[in-house]
Order: sequence, then C-alpha cells, then structure tokens
Amino acid sequence: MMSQVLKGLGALATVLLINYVYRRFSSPLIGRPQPKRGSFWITRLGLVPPPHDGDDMLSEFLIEVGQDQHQSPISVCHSIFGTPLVLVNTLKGIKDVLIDGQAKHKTLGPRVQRGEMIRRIQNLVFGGPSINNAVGDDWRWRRHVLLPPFQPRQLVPNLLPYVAEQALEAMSLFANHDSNGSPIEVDDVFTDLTMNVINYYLYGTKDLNFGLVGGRKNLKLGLGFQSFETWLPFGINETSWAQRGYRPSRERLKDFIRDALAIAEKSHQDRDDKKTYDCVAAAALASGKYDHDREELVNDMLSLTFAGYDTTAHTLSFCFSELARNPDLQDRLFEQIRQVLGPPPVAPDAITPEKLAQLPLVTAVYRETLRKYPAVVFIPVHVNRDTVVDGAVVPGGSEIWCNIRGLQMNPDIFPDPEKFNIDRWIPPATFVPGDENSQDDISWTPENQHRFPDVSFTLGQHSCLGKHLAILELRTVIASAINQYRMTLAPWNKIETKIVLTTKPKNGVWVHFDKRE
Ligand code: HEM
Repeated sequence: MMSQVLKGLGALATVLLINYVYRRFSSPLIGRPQPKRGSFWITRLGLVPPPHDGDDMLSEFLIEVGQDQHQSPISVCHSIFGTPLVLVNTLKGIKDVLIDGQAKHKTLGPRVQRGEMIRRIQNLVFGGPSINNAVGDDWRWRRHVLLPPFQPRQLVPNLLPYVAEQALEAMSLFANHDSNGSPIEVDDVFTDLTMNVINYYLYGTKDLNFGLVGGRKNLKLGLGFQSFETWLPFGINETSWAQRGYRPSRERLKDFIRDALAIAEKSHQDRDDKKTYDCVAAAALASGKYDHDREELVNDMLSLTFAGYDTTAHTLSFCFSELARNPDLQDRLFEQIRQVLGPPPVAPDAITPEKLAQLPLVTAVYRETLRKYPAVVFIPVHVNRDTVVDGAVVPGGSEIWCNIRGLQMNPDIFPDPEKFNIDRWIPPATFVPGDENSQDDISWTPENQHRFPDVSFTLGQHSCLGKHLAILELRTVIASAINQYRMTLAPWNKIETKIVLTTKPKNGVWVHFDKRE
C-alpha cells in the first residue's frame, strides 16, 4: 500500500516537473529578468502573500522590482506549475495591458481579462457573480447599468450635500479632541464616514436596518477569505468547511442588503418624479436587468459596499498623515482653501462643485497621496492569448501583475519618490487644459508630470467605477479639515503600510487637531 502511494506521488512529481520544464523553457519569456528575491508565495505560487504583522513584504517586493532598471519593462516569475507571473513595470506596458489588452475584440474577445485567482476568490467571497468578478458580457451589462449613477452628472447633485454633511460631522469629532488635547485615530473616523456615504448612495436613505448586522460597524465581511482554507486548490476552497469563516457573516450582510433594496424600491415608488434616480439601487432596479434574479443585484450591492469604503478611507488617512507632518504644506493649502470656502462655520450646502473645482492644490494633494500610497498596489490580469507588452510577447495562459506600486516609486519617473511632493501634480502656468497630445513616448519631466495618468484608479474598461465618488469625498474632507484646523502627528505614531487587500495604515494615523483662528 505504502509503496503504491509513493509510486503515485513519484508519478505526480514527474508530471509536474515535465510540465514545469516544458512551460518554462518553451516560453517566449525565456531570458527575461527574474525578480532577485521575493516571498515564496509570489515567486513560486504567483499568489499574494497572506497579511501578517511583520513588514509589508508585498510593497517592498513591488517597489524593488519597479526601481530596478534591469527589470524594465517586465520581469518574470514561474509558479511551481510552470505558469508565468509577469510583472509589468512601465507605463507603456501597463497601458498595453489595461487599455489595448482589455479592449473589446469583435470575434476573439479581449486579449486579457481579470486575474484568474482574484476572480475565483471574489466569486467565492461574494457568493456568486458581481461587477467585481464577472468577465465578458456578464460584466459588461453590469457596468452599463451601474456606471451612470457614478458619473459626475448624477453623482454630484445627489451626493455632495450628504458628503459635506458627513465631513462636518467628522470636523465636530476633531473639535472634541481639540478641546481635550488628545490625538484621534483618523482611519476609524474616515472608515465610518465612507461607509455612511456609500450606504446612503446605494439605497438613498439614512434609515437602514443596521440592526440586522448588529450595527453599522459590522458592515464588513471580515477577512475569513484571506484564511489559508480559501486558497486551497481543486475546489476544496468551495466546500462549506473552507467557507465556514465568512459564510455566516456574508449571509447576514446579504439579509441587510435585501432589506435595504426593499426600502429603496418603496421610496422610489413613492416619489413623484420616477424618471430620475436618487440612488444606485433605484437606477439598477429600473433598468430591469436584475428582474431575472434579484440575488445578482444583492451581489453587486455587496461588491459596491466593499469597493466603496476602505480604499477612500485609507487614502484620506495617509493624506492626513503626510499633511500632519508638513505644517508649511498645510499653510499653503489653507491660503487657497480659506479664500474659496471662507471662514467656518461653512454650511454643507455652501460647499459646491464650483468651489471644489477652484482648489487645484487639494487635487495635487490627493494625487500625490495616491502615488505614494496606492490603495491597490497591483492590477492582476489573466492573458487569454499572446499579447505584446511594451515590446515583450507574453503568452496566453500567463498571469500579469501591473505593478502600480513599483511604477509610482520609480525614481526615473518620480524623482525622490519617498518625498511627498505635491508640485509634481501642478501644471505650469503655460499649460493649456485640453492640450493633451499622445503621451506614449513621453519621458516625464517636472514640466509635464501633471499629465501622468491616474493609474491608481487603473486604466481601460475596468477603470474604477467609483473614481468620481472617491474624489468627491477626498476633496470635500481635505478642504473642510484644512480650512478649520492645524494638524500634527502624534510623535510616537509610525506610519507604515500593511496590505489587507487594500493598502492600509498598519499602526493607524493619530492626529492632534488645533483650531485655526
Ligand atoms: C481612493 C479610492 C479608490 C481607489 C484608489 C480605487 C481603485 C480601484 C482600482 C485600482 C480598481 C481596479 C481593481 C482591479 O482591476 O483589480 C478599482 C475597481 C473598482 N472600483 Fe475602485 N477605487 C477607489 C474607490 C472606489 C469607490 C468609492 C467605489 C464605489 C463603489 C469603487 C468601486 C469600484 C468598482 C465597482 C470596481 C470594479 C470596476 C470594474 O471592474 O468594472 N472604487 N478601483
């Protein structure tokens, strides 16, 4: 018996070895540079290392690869199954993948699609297809239905008053801490704020049954899906045993969403004007696209909830961590903001899109934050058929990681990348808006840096659906805070990143607020 098992294992190992040697050495990627080091998870399995309390290994790895000129435009790891994992480290390469590669092709379908592993994991987590894990036509109709409410024309009038109201609430929390002299952990404040905003906009009301999930704070999935069991192959991760960590909480979340959808539907029916929509759920229901199966809408709402809060909250926190260490920058921003918004108290309805548009320094601040702390550090993509990436042929069947973190910390593009320098994003006085030539051959200089695309929100067909919502929140909160307060970072607070799906501040961000005159 024992010898048969050993024989079987030996045969399996031989098959794996032949497969590995064949895939590795017949690949057009042969001879391409390999990352010098990196965790076993990345270089041997092509997987994201599970989060742990030590260093941010994933960021360090991506930055090192991005900063190494020899690994430009791509570098390659091979998993033990011989599948190439290709890191794309140049803007040209990333555009080839995300813009050209994801473009619709009449007969053959797009050259690349969402990364295979992330797709499976997300499918598992959300308990079915959704905007975040579907591909092809199944993704396209969802995008078509869900995008319009997130475009500025619908988004801003529906949501800016509520965002401004939420910003004002955060300011009063800061005022309490100002008076008792203690620092406040802003990542928690911003997580509540962004969670309130996305829920309000999804369902169009503040009166949701948060009791169904045991309180607003529990509107998170928990990270059971990052557990070891979720990563097990051969469908083991689909078993009830593997999902036991997060299935119960997902079901409670879905109960909450079913209830919230019913509330949104009823309030839309009660409206006089049924042709316009004040929330995402109303627009989605009216499209009729979910009539065949309401559970598909539940999955999409769950996806939007998760995509819509922590990315923006952590970006705000990193932004405040930089501002709090840079009083001169605060004063520079303050001058512009005070001129536009006037002295506090600023009523929520006095914050208008026109005023926010007059704050280019605020734009530069959030762009520099997203450069230095991109919420999503790489974009995983699966290659359907051979694709040319900045001159290199990447064979079908490979996985690609577009290395956003490495690109944005590349000193050839962003000199002195560790420095938080908002001037990178400020157009020179001679700049004429709309004068955007093709940027493909551009080499980046301080004069044209502001034209570098917003890769942190990713490019192409799958670009971030909530980009305008995130920017609305970022602008409103940064402007409101700087208009009222001076900030300093608690001296013991070390700012470090940790990746738990998105980049978060590992030790939180503890800020002292001091009211301006
Ligand atoms: C600073 C804030 C944010 C950043 C940096 C960000 C970044 C990104 C990135 C990089 C992706 C692509 C992920 C991938 O392809 O693997 C993405 C996709 C997406 N984001 Fe965001 N995001 C932010 C905020 C939001 C918000 C507020 C929402 C609101 C609902 C949202 C909804 C989505 C959705 C639905 C997708 C999938 C789009 C598709 O595949 O069609 N995001 N985002």
